[in-house]
Amino acid sequence: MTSPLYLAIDTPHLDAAQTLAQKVRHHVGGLKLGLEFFCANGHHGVHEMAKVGLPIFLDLKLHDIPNTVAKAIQALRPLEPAVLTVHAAGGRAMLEEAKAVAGVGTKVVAVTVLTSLDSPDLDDIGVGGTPHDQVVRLAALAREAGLDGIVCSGHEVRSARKAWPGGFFVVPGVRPANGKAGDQKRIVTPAQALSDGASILVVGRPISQSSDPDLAAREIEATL
Ligand SMILES: O=C(O)c1cc(=O)[nH]c(=O)n1[C@@H]1O[C@H](COP(=O)(O)O)[C@@H](O)[C@H]1O
Repeated sequence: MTSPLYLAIDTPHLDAAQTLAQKVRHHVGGLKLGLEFFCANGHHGVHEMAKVGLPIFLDLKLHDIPNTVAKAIQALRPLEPAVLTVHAAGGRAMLEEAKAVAGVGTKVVAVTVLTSLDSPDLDDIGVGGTPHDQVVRLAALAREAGLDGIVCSGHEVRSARKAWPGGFFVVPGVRPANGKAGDQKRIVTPAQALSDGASILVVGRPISQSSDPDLAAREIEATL
């Protein structure tokens, strides 16, 4: 069975990214390349990482007016990512445009409330209510706009899955039982996220910062 674990490769260095991916490739189901990697290495970097032979999740969290996001996604189409992120807060028209222009093989998923935010952070940006309420609201919007799924924390994935049984749920901010939270505020264990309905789990530092990344990936895999 394909592993639900996607490794977040957050480095600007292509050679370090390749070395890490080669170490863990038998124990993860895909590679997530984010802004740090893409800003430094662009299309070339993504092509190089695709040679590892795992699905590529391109996490660029696009958020702009509908026309700009649509043009950006058109420019990314040759990369044929398996998964691509946009921000749900970009609104209905932006989400619809994003899905309309993405390649058929690309799941477009909407980031709802970043896992680094909690209720006081939402107050700061003028969003009333809890992260849970906001995730449920944005998940409904993403579904109505025709997206494939959402990104949310393990705290909300159970409710989100219940409301959208066929959705694709990406859960980052997962930590092994005694793992360091770092800047993540809404964390759960990988096993909890999966049993609550996650489709894939995004794990970065617990694997990439380990002295033995392959062992760290295998240890997480063993808990699932
Ligand atoms: O879209 C994401 O992947 C994402 C959304 C979110 O709400 N929180 C979040 O942490 N992420 C990403 O998931 C990864 C988490 O990394 P670690 O905290 O090192 O496991 C990072 O690459 C983040 O960019």
